Order: sequence, then structure tokens, then C-alpha cells
Amino acid sequence: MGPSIYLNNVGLKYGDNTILHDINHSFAAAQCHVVMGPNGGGKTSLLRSILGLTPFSGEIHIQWPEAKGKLGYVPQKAVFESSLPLTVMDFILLNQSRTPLFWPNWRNRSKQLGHALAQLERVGMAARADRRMGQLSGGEQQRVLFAQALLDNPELLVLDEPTTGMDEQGVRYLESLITELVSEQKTVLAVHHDVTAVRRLDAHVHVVNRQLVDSGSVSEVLVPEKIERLFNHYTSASQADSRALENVA
Ligand SMILES: Nc1ncnc2c1ncn2[C@@H]1O[C@H](COP(=O)(O)OP(=O)(O)OP(=O)(O)O)[C@@H](O)[C@H]1O
Repeated sequence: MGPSIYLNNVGLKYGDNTILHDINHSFAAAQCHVVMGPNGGGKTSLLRSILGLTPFSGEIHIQWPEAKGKLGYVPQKAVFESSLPLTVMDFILLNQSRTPLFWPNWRNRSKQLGHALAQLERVGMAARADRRMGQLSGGEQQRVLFAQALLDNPELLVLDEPTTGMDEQGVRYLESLITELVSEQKTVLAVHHDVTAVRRLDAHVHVVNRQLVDSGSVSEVLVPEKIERLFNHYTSASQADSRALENVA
């Protein structure tokens, strides 16, 4: 079973710039959670804080039900040089074996190949296993990154805008995989921008714009009167300006 995640007074600054401020919140275990909000609102920064990839203030506690489990992460984007002779299969095997590919007596190679191919099949990329990573489209690369994140059968899956650049078929593959993972009691935490797709996932929605703005089920948060506000940028200066104007009026 996947973990729950607790955030206590979490803040993050880059220089003088406050990115996240005073976030007290939790993400329940074995559910799909979607973080939404405007560009620059701090969603990726929040995920990276939870993953321990960036320094933050406050406390983040990942509570595993039993022993500490595995986690998979799909970043927002990855850059692969097109001339790099690294195929899709090489990339998956590298992540799977953690052993240099040129080792001659690499044990269990056929077993590893079979497992890698099965993961690529789950995202519809088995037919492209011999293509170079750098020659795939952005959406195809996202699919391979997703397959790679699933290799270790993670209990917690963290996805940063997983459908960016994906076509309709890719989006559907990903949605059915997320649904399958949640039915297996895994915890999924994803940043997403597409309101219609999030409605289909029937996820718990958490709106972040420097602070936690809203949180609840799709039917509570993604209602027409709230959606316009969802992607509005937080600017304390402009809020102060509008309050001042109201006072003058
Ligand atoms: N390493 C960094 N150094 C300085 N500023 C950063 C760094 N990483 C992010 N930022 C800034 O932090 C703010 C929040 O960025 P973040 O990527 O977390 O937002 P986001 O909500 O994920 O945005 P988007 O929807 O555009 O992906 C942005 O203004 C960004 O420029």
C-alpha cells in the first residue's frame, strides 16, 4: 500500500522570492491526488520538496504503512541529445539493472529484457524500443519516462505534468495506468493542468498558488465559479492595490 504525506508549515524561498508559504496539508494514502494552479505557482517546487530534491523549511513526513517503500518519479521534462546512441531499451535497462550495459556476464539479461518490454507495452512504446531516446517526440519521451518510473513497482508515484505533449492515445494509456495503480492501493501525486482530464481521473484536487488555496474532490473544487480563479496568479502587490482602490471608492 502507498504512503500518506504530511506537510507541516512548509515554506520555500529562492533568494528573496517566496515560492511556497506556510503550507499545512496532508495527502491521504492509496488515492490519486492532483496538484493544480497557475504557472509559477509552486507546484513543481512542492513536488521536489516532497521528493527531497530541493531545500525547504518546515516538515514533510512520508508515512509508509509498513517498511519504507519504493517511489517512482516522472519529471516535467527531460532532455536527450538526438545524437546520443541510447535507445529506448538501453534507457529502460540502465534504470533497471543499475549495471553498465557493456558488462559481458550480465546476469538475467533475458529476464530483464522481458520485464523492460512489458513496461514499454504498458505505455504503448514496445514497438519503438530500438529508437534513440533523442529522436522520440516529446510525448513519446514522456511515455518512456513513465514506463521507467513503473519499473520498480513503486508504492508512491510522483508525476509532474505527465501528459505534456502526449496525444489522445498516450493520455488514455496514462489515465488507465493511474486508475490501475490506485486500485492496487498505490499513492499517486500528480501535477496537472487539464481540468477535463482531472475530472476523468476523479482525483482529489489540491490548488497551490504559493499557498494551499483549495482542496477537495473534483465535484467540490472543479466547479465553474472556482475554475477561473484556479489559474489566476497570486500577486500580493496587485491584491493590495485593489484593496486600496476599493477604499478610495
Ligand atoms: N531553482 C530555482 N531557482 C530560482 N527560482 C526558481 C527555481 N525553481 C523554480 N523557481 C521559480 O519558482 C517559481 C515556481 O516555480 P515552479 O516550477 O514550482 O512552478 P509551477 O507551479 O510548477 O509552474 P508551471 O505550471 O509553469 O510548471 C517560478 O517563479 C520559478 O521561476
